[in-house]
Amino acid sequence: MTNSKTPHDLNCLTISELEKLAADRMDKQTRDYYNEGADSGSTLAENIAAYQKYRIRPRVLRDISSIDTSVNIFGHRNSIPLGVAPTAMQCLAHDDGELATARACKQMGVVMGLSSFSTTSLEDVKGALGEHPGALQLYLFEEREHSRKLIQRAKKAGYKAVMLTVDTPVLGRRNLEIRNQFKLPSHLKVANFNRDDDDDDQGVKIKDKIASTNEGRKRSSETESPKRTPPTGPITFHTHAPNPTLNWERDITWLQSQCHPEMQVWVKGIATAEDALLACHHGVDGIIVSNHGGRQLNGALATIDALPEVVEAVRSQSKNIPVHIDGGVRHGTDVFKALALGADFVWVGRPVLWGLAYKGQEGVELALKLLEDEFRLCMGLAGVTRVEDIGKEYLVKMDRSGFVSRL
Ligand SMILES: Cc1cc2nc3c(=O)[nH]c(=O)nc-3n(C[C@H](O)[C@H](O)[C@H](O)COP(=O)(O)O)c2cc1C
Ligand SMILES: CC(C)CC(=O)C(=O)O
Repeated sequence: MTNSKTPHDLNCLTISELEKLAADRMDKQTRDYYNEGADSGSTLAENIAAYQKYRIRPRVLRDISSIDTSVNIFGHRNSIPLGVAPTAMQCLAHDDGELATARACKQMGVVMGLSSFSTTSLEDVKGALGEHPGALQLYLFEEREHSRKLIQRAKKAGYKAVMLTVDTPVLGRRNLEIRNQFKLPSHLKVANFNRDDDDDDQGVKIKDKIASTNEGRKRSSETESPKRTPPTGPITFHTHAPNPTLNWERDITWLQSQCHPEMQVWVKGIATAEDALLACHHGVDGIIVSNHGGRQLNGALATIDALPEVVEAVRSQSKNIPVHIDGGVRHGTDVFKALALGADFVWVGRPVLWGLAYKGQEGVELALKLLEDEFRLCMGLAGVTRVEDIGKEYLVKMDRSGFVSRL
């Protein structure tokens, strides 16, 4: 039941072994930045642990000799219902950074999410992906011009979608990052921003345009009620990624006007039925149930526990949009459980970073291969041959006292 895309690595047969192998290959600052969650890390831990509440009800004697694990996403066939979640600054893990991830995604037939705070430009990453699909994660900046330009570049490069991250109105408190005084080493840069040659469609330098917009803001603030001043200066993730002004009415409509029809607009970071309904109401193309890998609001529900209410809300609408999930997926059985609870697709973050730190492109392929093999095995042992047949009849939920209930 294995395929021949990548050889097995006998030192590393699980994602948990990969995590340990990667830990030895990263410096402390990088390891802490990649691995930690916000505050005490309880949501990070629960994202993983919550999968244990669900157990699989296998069916037998079903001829599983031919299993198809593939699904459609962004008009392409993906080898498994799993993609690489956008994670920032991948050159911290390996010199080839996002290029290695892109090559591995292409090799494994898996869609790639690229962080807008990547250490490789979005054009170079798309070059490595070729015709293979990619989605650009977006932090919508208060200073809209930067975002507008980035969206135009993504469109031109051929990205299929933007994923607007909506769970970062402010950045979560990450104590190790604070203690380590995290900063990007001087040989690396956030490659999509702070480029001297950035200009707009009329050839006006963006930095000049922003300066004049900010001048305008200062002047109007003398006569109007006090307003926030958007961050100025070089774009860094601490200053620019969080945007406390983001809101449904103004920002989603604006983003759709910039992206459609060439690129879809998804929202990443939905955790409630109420927001899922608002997302449907505002016509987004898809939802990712996410708590940012436990890095934002500590104490938030594990994503697999938030998923059912989001799915129910979305399915109650006349237009059925896809619901994806990320956070804590470490096994093929986790992918199966998320799908059984109604997700259409899952994304993984840290396991890919661990693969990258372990062996660059080969390590990312290994991470994806382990998850693919485990998922295929799980489908076979559960008696399912097509992804669309995975439903809640294959799961039971166990409470703390061990009481088992059907879903
Ligand atoms: C080191 C790191 C950097 C991340 N950077 C981004 C980012 O730039 N944009 C974003 O929307 N999410 C970012 N995320 C969150 C991931 O997209 C994803 O939601 C999360 O990693 C999923 O959880 P998992 O790591 O348990 O799979 C980051 C996560 C990690 C661990
Ligand atoms: C704020 C980002 C640039 C990175 C991020 O989302 C993260 O570190 O979780």
